[in-house]
Amino acid sequence: MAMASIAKRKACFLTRNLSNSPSADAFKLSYSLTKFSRRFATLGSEENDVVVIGGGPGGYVAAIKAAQLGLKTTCIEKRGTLGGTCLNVGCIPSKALLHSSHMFHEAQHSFASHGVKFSSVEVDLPAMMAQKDKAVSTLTRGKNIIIATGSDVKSLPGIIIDEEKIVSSTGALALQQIPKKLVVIGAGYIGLEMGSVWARLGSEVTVVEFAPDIVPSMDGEVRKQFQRTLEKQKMKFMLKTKVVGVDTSGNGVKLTVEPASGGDQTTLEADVVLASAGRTPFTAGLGLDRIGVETDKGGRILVNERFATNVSSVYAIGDVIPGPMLAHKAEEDGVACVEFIAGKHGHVDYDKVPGVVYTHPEVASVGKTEAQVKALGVEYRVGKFPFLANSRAKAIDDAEGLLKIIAEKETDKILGVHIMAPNAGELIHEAVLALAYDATSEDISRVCHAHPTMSEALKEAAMATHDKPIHI
Ligand SMILES: Cc1cc2nc3c(=O)[nH]c(=O)nc-3n(C[C@H](O)[C@H](O)[C@H](O)COP(=O)(O)OP(=O)(O)OC[C@H]3O[C@@H](n4cnc5c(N)ncnc54)[C@H](O)[C@@H]3O)c2cc1C
Ligand SMILES: NC(=O)c1ccc[n+]([C@@H]2O[C@H](COP(=O)([O-])OP(=O)(O)OC[C@H]3O[C@@H](n4cnc5c(N)ncnc54)[C@H](O)[C@@H]3O)[C@@H](O)[C@H]2O)c1
Repeated sequence: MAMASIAKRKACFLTRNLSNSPSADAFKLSYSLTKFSRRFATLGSEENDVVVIGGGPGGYVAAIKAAQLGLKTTCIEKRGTLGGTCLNVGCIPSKALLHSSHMFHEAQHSFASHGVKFSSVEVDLPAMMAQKDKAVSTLTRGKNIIIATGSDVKSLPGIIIDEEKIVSSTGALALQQIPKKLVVIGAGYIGLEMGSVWARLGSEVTVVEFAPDIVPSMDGEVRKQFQRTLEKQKMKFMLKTKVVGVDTSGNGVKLTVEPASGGDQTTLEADVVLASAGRTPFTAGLGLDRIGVETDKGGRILVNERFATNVSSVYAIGDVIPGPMLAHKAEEDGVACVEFIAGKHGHVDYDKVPGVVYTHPEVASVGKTEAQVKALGVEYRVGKFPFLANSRAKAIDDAEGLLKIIAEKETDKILGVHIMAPNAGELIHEAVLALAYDATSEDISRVCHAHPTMSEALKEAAMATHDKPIHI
């Protein structure tokens, strides 16, 4: 193992690929860190103010921020590269494949209507995979203790992931052939994003979901439209259904499923099964029980508002603690945690963390759903605007979706925004800012929005919330 110290002050990043031989130069340095001055040292030769375990979005951001705050910091990562799940086998490779498969789908189904014609379009899967790998490798080059060890795929009883016939998201990002039939277990973020990739490339995709709805955390009205849209894209859904048996003895996989509440069983055949029924915190090998760090029933490390565990000087951030399992939330945790350690004030409001499903169209949200507001007994108003009435969406012939705002009736304060649109993941940030500054729907409707843009839909929905929209 080798070690580099990178700092405005001093941050060391130790990376080691445990799956390979631990050779002396199994050291790699991550991207933006190279802009800091470098100094090489050996582990243990110096004392640190902060040691971060895990170099994912939570860990490496915490380490950079700690160094910026003048704390002598070491970040230890067991992989050969920094970036964690997100960069190596999560956000980045999945978005690369979503983009490539979307281009293929557009070339097949949309370009002609814009006057762009091809005689034939084919998938070159190895080239597509190489492009994804390039996206990942371009980004991965590049004693207070903070535990930032992330999460791992949740295991399902009787289902053994071999990453060939039964794959986790990691295997689904690296399939060597397009499966004819793909069964996805779990209609959450991973199931819908990876299901979309392979459906676009020609797989017959069936999603088996235990709950009555897809993405149970999504606003009900948006979710209904979203499901219809995915069905139009040929994804099939079996809701309120559970997998009770798996047989991998033949060429493919046979799955026995039955209604979630019990009843008649049916068999589904698949070439590949994607297990995407959630992720669990990863703390194996840390010896948390030996030092007495408290966890909840699901194994998540319990922390207070300063990200401190019950053990003095031990902190935890990211997927390994309760809260949304998202890369940007892990980054915010990391920054706030080291701000506290440095004697400053940090803050993350989990109610204002945006979530985005990167399908086409994308679905993005921030704040509360209508069902959550109702359950709180708060009186509210809803304003909606369909993208069919938005001139930019019509101009690009990509107008499926809606924008929905929920505001408190008495104060007009915005409580939640839910968007289904081609670029919802970008549009949502105006809404995030509005929530962060306690804006009202009238505030948004009085802000000038450029024309023609998709963002005008937010202004129109805001008008619809407290008054009337102009263009519908
Ligand atoms: C397929 C997929 C797609 C995703 N897409 C998105 C997305 O688009 N947007 C989004 O916001 N989120 C996405 N996520 C979720 C996102 O990846 C996680 O929320 C994020 O990576 C969590 O960051 P983290 O730093 O807490 O943990 P991780 O990124 O999991 O990093 C933890 C690191 O700790 C290391 N580690 C573990 N134990 C030890 C140890 N004992 N010693 C040293 N190192 C250790 C691990 O090797 C790992 O590198 C996706 C996840 C998956 C699986
Ligand atoms: N775009 C993104 O931000 C993005 C993308 C991928 C992953 N992620 C993160 O990764 C995490 C894991 O993703 P995920 O899709 O695995 O989990 P998820 O929690 O998003 O969805 C899991 C789904 O599986 C269902 N389920 C649970 N047990 C089941 C069973 N036995 N049979 C059938 N269905 C079952 C749940 O009801 C749920 O709908 C998520 O928390 C998400 O935050 C985020």
